[in-house]
Amino acid sequence: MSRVIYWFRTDLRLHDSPALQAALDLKPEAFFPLWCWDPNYIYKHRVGLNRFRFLLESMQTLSDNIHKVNNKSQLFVVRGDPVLLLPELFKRWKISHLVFEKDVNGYARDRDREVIKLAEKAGVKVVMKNGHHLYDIEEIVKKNTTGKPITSLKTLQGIVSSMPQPPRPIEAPKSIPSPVLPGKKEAKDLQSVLAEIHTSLEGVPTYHKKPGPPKVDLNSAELGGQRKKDGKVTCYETVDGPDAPEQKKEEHFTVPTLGSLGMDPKSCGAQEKAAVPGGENEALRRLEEKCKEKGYMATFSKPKTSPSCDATEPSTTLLSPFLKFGCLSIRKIWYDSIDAAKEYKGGNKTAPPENMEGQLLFREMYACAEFAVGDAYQHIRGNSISRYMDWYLPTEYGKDGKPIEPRPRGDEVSEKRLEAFRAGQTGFPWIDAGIRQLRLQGWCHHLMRHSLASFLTRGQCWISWERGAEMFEEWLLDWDPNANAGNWMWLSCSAFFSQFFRVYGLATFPQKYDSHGTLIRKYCPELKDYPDKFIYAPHTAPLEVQKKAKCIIGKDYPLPILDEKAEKAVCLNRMKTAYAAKYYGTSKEVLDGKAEGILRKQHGESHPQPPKENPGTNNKIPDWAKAGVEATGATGKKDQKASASKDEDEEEEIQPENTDDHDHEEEQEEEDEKRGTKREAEDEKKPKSNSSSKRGKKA
Ligand SMILES: Cc1cc2nc3c(=O)[nH]c(=O)nc-3n(C[C@H](O)[C@H](O)[C@H](O)COP(=O)(O)OP(=O)(O)OC[C@H]3O[C@@H](n4cnc5c(N)ncnc54)[C@H](O)[C@@H]3O)c2cc1C
Repeated sequence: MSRVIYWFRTDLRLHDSPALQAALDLKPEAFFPLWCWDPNYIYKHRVGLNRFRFLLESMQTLSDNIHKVNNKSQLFVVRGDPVLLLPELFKRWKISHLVFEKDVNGYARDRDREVIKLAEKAGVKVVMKNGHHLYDIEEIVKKNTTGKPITSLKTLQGIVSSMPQPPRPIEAPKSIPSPVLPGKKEAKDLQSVLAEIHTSLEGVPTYHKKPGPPKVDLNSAELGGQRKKDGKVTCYETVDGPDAPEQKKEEHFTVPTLGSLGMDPKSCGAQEKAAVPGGENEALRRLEEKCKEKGYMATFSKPKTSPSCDATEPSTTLLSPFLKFGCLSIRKIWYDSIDAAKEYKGGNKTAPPENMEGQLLFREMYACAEFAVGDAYQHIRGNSISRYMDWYLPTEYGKDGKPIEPRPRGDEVSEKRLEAFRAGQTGFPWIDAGIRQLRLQGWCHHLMRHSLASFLTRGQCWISWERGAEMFEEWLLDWDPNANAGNWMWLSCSAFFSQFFRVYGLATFPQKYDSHGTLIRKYCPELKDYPDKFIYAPHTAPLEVQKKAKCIIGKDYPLPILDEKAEKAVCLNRMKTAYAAKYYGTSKEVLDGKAEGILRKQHGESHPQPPKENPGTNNKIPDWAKAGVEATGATGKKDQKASASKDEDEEEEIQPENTDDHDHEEEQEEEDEKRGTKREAEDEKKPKSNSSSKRGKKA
């Protein structure tokens, strides 16, 4: 007879869970649905309030759903490091099997290896089933014969075409056995179960008896003061809770509260209510709603979805946080969207990479790349797929070869730019609205993420993508170790994508989707009364317009922190040098610390010059900002013409998902480089026409 711990992690659902099904197939006499509230997640990862809230809501929904199937059960939340706690539970509950969903990426990889060893030592059988991905990531990586990590959808598609199709989703279980302690009979109700299990854990050491040094202090200014000033993390005081004053003393194994994490939405300016509520029920509701619109699924084309959207009315599915925490099964979204598209009778059906299948395959691709590269994937040094650029504010390493945390301050100009970016105070409304939306809602559209990442790295600031990835790690509801670092590498042209000569315009790109600037009016309310003409570049508005809009640029809203075009030109030059040098995170010159000096010497660019005038002290518009008045602030017909002629070198709208040109094979790179140079040369020669508006139509 088996006695099973089912260890829930990023699979917070009952529907279509192969691992859960495998556990139930063991026909257990005792079944413990367990969640280890892992302090590593709290102290060593950058998790902001919104993601914690989403997670807690998802855990609560799961607990309620388990309880609906078996009223003597729920999700049993134990507080502590799984590596310390699980062996204790194996002993006390006489466990025969530990079952969980396979996770080969990021932090889970090492933790699970350790847990498996401990289980084997304790004589507990481990059952692991794939379920977080469509395919077994480890198997794809083994089948890859290119000798390099997979960085293109084509390579991935080639490999999976010879693998069996992912099985169709299965239903949620109709029954779940109760947790029964060794030598005991099934308890009469949940209260008795909770009391018995509580007693069984007497004397189990809490996390606080073996604390690790916190790596990430969520109270630090750098992390935006996410905790209340006096906020203490109380959820580790006992192994099984309760841990918050509002909970009753006898309430054990409950889902922790935000308060017990020392967090309070009010104290850090977060929204009182989550913009995206978590949990399996919400995930299934959202998916069903999207799939009802058969035309939406059949003709889904990512580049055509608008980045100017809110989490309350997303132009894409907004299912990523649910996939991240496994509230939604990947096979469910895969097959439901395919089925919906099949039933659509209209034309213009889309295909990968731009359609929904393509989007979900990107998720697989990043997981394969991360697994092949290993821990170095989160950084540049030691990362075999990330090109090396001489970015500002790179990760610094100590003598032990590990990243220094917190990072020592870098050069002042870049630090100021990073601070302005973080605060949503760059003076570029599209960027600021995106950052503020992310901080408030925990989500923004993919192409908004493109704009943010491109601006911070190769577009203008030349700041390492590692810094951007860290911020997203804190803010995103859907943060995922594979997709986040992978997309930052993509957008900074460090891996996956190499068309560095294409840069997003900070006003021209968003104008194509929304000339009214809806998102800006919402997230930068100080600019809400600006006319459409100036909404994306308010610093270009004449003073009378600024006064009328009750927002003086340089006083009520910052002047741009940099000169968009001048910086873009400098960055392009640097990119060319870095691409020609062909250094990767594993190159000798990078590992021995010489690459930065070599590149700086070659491209001859000194540090980006800050504007001479001091933005924020008066309304003196610097000359470089004036020069862009018509070019960036224009939306009217007459002005558009001016824009076209002045902005001829803009190559802002890119749709990497559409190009699928991202394998970093040598020939491919060389070809790209040639195309890059050729394209720029053509741009210089081209007669001044309205080609940018044509590009707009294409987008
Ligand atoms: C700089 C940057 C960082 C990002 N960080 C993350 C991250 O940490 N976690 C994350 O899930 N996505 C990340 N993305 C990818 C993408 O922006 C989100 O997956 C997408 O916006 C989620 O919204 P959606 O569910 O409405 O997407 P939809 O367009 O509806 O797509 C459906 C699903 O496909 C997957 N998907 C779509 N695009 C991508 C992609 N480019 N990479 C990986 N998966 C994709 C997601 O699971 C998504 O839920 C990042 C993108 C950028 C540019």
